[in-house]
Amino acid sequence: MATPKEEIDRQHGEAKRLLSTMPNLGPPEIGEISLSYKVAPLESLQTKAGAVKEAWGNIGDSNDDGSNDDGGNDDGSNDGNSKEPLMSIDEIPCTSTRGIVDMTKLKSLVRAGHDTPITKSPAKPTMWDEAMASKENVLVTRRSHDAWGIKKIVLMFCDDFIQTIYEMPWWYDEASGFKEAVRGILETLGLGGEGGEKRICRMLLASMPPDMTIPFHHDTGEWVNKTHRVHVPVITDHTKVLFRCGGGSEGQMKRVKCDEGRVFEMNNQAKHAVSNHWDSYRVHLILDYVDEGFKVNERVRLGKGEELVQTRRSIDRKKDYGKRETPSYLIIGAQKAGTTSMYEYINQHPLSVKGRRRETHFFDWRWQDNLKTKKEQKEFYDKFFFANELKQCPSCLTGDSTPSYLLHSDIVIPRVKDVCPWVKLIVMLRNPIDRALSHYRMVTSDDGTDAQKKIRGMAWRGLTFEQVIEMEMVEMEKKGLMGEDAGEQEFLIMKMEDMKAVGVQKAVEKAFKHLGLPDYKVQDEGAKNSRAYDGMNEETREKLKEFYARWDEKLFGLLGWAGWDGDGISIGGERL
Ligand SMILES: Nc1ncnc2c1ncn2[C@@H]1O[C@H](COP(=O)(O)OS(=O)(=O)O)[C@@H](OP(=O)(O)O)[C@H]1O
Repeated sequence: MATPKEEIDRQHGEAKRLLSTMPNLGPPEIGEISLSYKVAPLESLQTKAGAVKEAWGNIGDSNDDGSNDDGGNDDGSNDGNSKEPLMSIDEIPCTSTRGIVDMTKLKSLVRAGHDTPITKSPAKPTMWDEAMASKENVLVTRRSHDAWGIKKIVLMFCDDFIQTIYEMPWWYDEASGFKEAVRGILETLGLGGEGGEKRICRMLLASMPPDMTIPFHHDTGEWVNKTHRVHVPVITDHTKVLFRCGGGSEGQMKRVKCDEGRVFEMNNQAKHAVSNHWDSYRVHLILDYVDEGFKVNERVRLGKGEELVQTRRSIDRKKDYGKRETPSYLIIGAQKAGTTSMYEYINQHPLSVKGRRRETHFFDWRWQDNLKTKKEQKEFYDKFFFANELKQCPSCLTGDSTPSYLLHSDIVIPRVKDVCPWVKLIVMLRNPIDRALSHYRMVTSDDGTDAQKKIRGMAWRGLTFEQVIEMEMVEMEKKGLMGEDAGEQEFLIMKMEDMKAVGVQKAVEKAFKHLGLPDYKVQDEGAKNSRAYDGMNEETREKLKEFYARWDEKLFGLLGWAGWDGDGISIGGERL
């Protein structure tokens, strides 16, 4: 199998060949490419005609009035009969010429230094030099990409979720000349004036070295299907630079004529690649903008000399390093109430990072009495997380999920308040009758390692469920089932039954909101840590029902719940 370098060399050679054989045409002028064509990477749809239909629905076949006659059901649903897809991959619009604009001003603004090899210090610093950008503008670094030697001048940038749009001094300070130089481009795109400019979330100039290929790929990240991607060749030779875009595989890409001043939009969910066989650096302006009405949380003007650091998942201001403490959240229980699932679901979010271990038990059986100060305790606790790495990614969070904390909440909560008062708590609850059986089945099960069995406890092994509950009811009666008010700590309390009733996605969205994470669609909704086992007899169920009744009543009164059935009613009576 070819190494990545060999594969890039292959594509570079192939591109050179295609430069003389592939038609070099400007994309059709079909106007703005609707974001509805960007619902998924084209690659993921190309093998399944049905999936194309599902994703693109009736877009390609709608009548002028927006209705369609495809024989779909009246309620808009589709009965899944084997109808042909309404659009094939080739028909999905991937490139569009939006206009041709004079590049004279922009070209003269950025020409100086665009073609100085990155390894050489320029005779006179220019806007392409990091030294100049880090003094006069904002340096945006992405370690993995910067190694390719592509130079950039960044005017606007945003995070992957388009929560914050950063404006750079060379953009908002009109004296830099950029606003004036790109005016024609923005007007062509319908982005002129203040309202239009506010829809732009990324704008940069990129200078690509000669004899280089960016292999075919599609863009990924939450921003992709929320934005229109525009390229404008500024300094180039369209006969020597091969830019291809379209479809879901290498062979489906079509050549885009990249002549200077052609403002073209591309569907960056489609495969695209570029090879520079020119003997000079190639400069493109690259711009992403959102549809009208898209809500952005904030636009922030960054000061001269600031630095933005980008990783695959995050974008952070260097001056915010260390701003977020670890961990940000604790899932404190209850045992067997879906805590593993909740932890795994949260960690599917691109801005969430798993700890070194899921159940730290730091606040219960790993508690270190010998550590006398909060600082010492925190330093010890941080060893369970990627605390140092996360200092440089304050937009990302991490957490601890130790379900036994709830059982020992009288000891745990004061410790939590002392060591990390900022953490947000998540409590998963479950009908105590079903929870009890699940717990019993786990403890008495033969699966797992010896160490796991030891941690689960040996006391119930060899006893029937009925014998165990008799013992436990006496204990619970003595201890009581509800602890003290935890005071100011921020709680999210959910019942596991809701994950079934309203669906995992809705339940997890509640957790994302609680943690201040932007919405995200979880990819894997499967139940974790589940076990198949026989149920309990009716008599035992009735006995437990009676035992728990007064505690249930107290809990429901406190949380505004009607019962244990999944009804989607969250704490305070709010519906999920
Ligand atoms: N999404 C979803 N829907 C329904 N049920 C779910 C879901 N996720 C987890 N579960 C059930 O939760 C039980 C495991 O809970 P925990 O992970 O908290 O267990 S543990 O305390 O960490 O051992 C375990 O219950 P049992 O199978 O009855 O043992 C899981 O099946």
